[in-house]
This record gives sequence, structure tokens and C-alpha cells, in this order.
Amino acid sequence: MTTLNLDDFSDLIERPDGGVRRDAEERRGRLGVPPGALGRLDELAEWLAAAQGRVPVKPIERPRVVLFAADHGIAAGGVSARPAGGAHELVRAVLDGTSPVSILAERFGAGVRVIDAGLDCDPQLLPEEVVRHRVRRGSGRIDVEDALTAEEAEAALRLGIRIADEEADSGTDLVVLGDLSVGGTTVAATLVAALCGTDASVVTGRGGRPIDDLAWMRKCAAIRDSLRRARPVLGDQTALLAAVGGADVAAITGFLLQSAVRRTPVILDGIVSAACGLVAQRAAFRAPDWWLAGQSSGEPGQAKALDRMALNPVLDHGVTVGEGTGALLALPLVQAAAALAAELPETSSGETPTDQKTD
Ligand SMILES: O=C(O)c1ccc[n+]([C@@H]2O[C@H](COP(=O)([O-])O)[C@@H](O)[C@H]2O)c1
Ligand SMILES: Cc1cc2nc[nH]c2cc1C
Repeated sequence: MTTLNLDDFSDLIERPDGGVRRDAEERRGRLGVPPGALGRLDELAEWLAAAQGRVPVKPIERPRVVLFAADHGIAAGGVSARPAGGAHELVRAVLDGTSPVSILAERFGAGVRVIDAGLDCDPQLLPEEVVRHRVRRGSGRIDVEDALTAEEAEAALRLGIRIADEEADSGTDLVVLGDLSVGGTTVAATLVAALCGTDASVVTGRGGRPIDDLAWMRKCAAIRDSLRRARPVLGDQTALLAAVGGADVAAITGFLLQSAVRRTPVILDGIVSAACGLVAQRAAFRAPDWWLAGQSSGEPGQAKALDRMALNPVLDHGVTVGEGTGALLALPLVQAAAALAAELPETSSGETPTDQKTD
């Protein structure tokens, strides 16, 4: 198999259709509802129309929650409030329908797909369709060793690419992206700091289950040490993902790049998907045009990454549970925006109803 060069994505990813966006804006001007009266819903609808290449925009019919799961070796360094190697329990709760994302996805009519990229558990504990994608069991402690070998990083990128193709081929018209892990926020913060050139303290947050001050200091030190290991490989995204990433983040990066190739719009969740977005943006600067930031989670590294990609979160609700929940919260708003843009009638003359003569 030939080696994967992420820079090739730069030519493969096109811009969403600017002409279509202008047509969508013009159509919006002909609707009876006054300009501005739908607030940011207009932006959402016009972004979606451009991604679809269609005016009027097509209502979202087949949204899908796609979650990548892994355990991170760095969790052994006491940087998470969850036990190292415990991410399979989060996956179990999603599959059992008892986690926030499952409850909301059911309510919103979105399917949920979980992909084990690198959990650290006996594969027998989870269904075959989840574990069959696993690239390796767990990952290295990124403060002292590589997370993955170069071959594993490439395999994880290819996994994400394959899943993006499967979703596009099966007619998914919007992806709600998320991650399930223990230790993932330390890895994501390291990637954000490395790519934004900031210090560990700027990106170190409290993670999933909030950590105490002592654990925060350990996390900050782990990110500082990992950053030293990241710097020499900053110019090579695959090497960077191998050094300080993990199978889930590499798969998400591949997924984001290939979804952009396939013109599938994606709603990003928290710091992990934002960090992967930054890596993908390095390879293909146009890729973020295909994404929407669902929610500001309050993790400092997420804000930094979104700012770099010029993405403005739809919601700001401080939801830090991950597993795609913040992204999923934005789905009804995107659906509302699309439904209004598609179904509100145009006025015949382009006048607003208040301008129309009544006699
Ligand atoms: O969305 C966020 O920004 C966010 C902030 C804190 C934690 N999380 C979730 O929490 C998990 C990892 O937390 P941690 O503290 O073990 O690094 C992983 O499943 C993340 O999706 C997510
Ligand atoms: C307005 C807008 C601009 C964007 N640029 C990238 N993603 C985007 C999403 C929206 C909604």
C-alpha cells in the first residue's frame, strides 16, 4: 500500500459552492420574513445550502452521530478523573442507551455509530461491529513515548477515511461528530498548543469529569512534556499524530478530511474534534469550510482551536460530557434553519408582507 500523504487532501477538497451561497442569500431576500428576523438561522441555512450545492436547501433527513473511541496511555499519569483504560464503560453506556448522547439522538431521530479506534479492553466486552475497527489496544504515554507507530497512525487515518466514505455512500446528509475516551483532552490540548504555538497552561482545562488542582498541575506538566516531543514533528501531520495523538484523534482527522472531500457537512463537538480539525486544516486549509462548531464547551484549548479555524460555536452551554453531545445540541437548530429556508414561501414581488398593498 502506498504511503498516505495528507497534503494531497489540499487539492481534493473544494470550497463549498460560493455561487450557491449567493443564490441562497438572494432567495432569503425574497422571503416574506424580514431580513435579519431569523438571526443566525440565516447563516446556518446558507452554509448548509452551499455545502449541499442546492437552493432551496434540502431539509436534513439522515443525520448521523459518529463517535470514535479510544483509551490514552497518558491517563496513567493521573490527568483524568476517570480510571485509565475505562473508556469502554462510556461506550457501553452509549450502546445501552443510558448516556446523554443516546437519549438526545433517539429524541432527534439520529442514528448513533460507535467506532473503537483504540480502546484498552478485552474486545469480547463489546459488539463486533464496534471493535472490528480497532487499530491497536490503548496508546503510548505521550509525555515519554509515541502514542502510535507511524504504521498505526496511518492505519487510523485510513480508518477515518473509510468511515467517512461509508457515511457519504449510505446517504448521511449531516454528521454529528464526537469522541469517547479517557485521557483524550490531554492529547487534544497538546495538539492545540503545538499547532497554535502556545504554552501548556493556556490550553489545560479540567477535562471530562472535572479534576482537582493537583491533577490539573499534573495535566499541565504532562502537556508541557508532550509539547517538547511534538515540536520536532510539527511539519508532518502523520508523524505528529503518531508522536502525541492517538488512534481516535488520527481517525477523526482522516474522517474530517475525507468528509470534506465527499462534501459531507460535519458538526464538531468539543476540544478533541476541534484539535483534529486543526491538524486537518494544516493539511488542507479549505477543510474547515465544511464544518460547523456545535458548542463552546468551556475547555480553553477548544476556544483557541476554533478561533484558529474561524469557527464560531452555535451554542455556548458549557457541556463537557463529550461523546458528541455538544454537537448534537446544535442539530435541531440546523434542522430548523434548513426547514425554514426550504419551506417559507417567496413573496411574488420580493416585497415584505408589510410593504404589500391591501386594497
Ligand atoms: O467537549 C469538550 O470540550 C470536552 C471537555 C472535557 C471532556 N470531554 C470528554 O471527556 C472525555 C475525556 O476526558 P479526560 O478528562 O479523560 O481527558 C472524552 O470523552 C471527551 O469527549 C469533552
Ligand atoms: C456562517 C458560517 C461560516 C462557516 N465557515 C466554516 N463553517 C461555517 C459555518 C457557518 C454557519
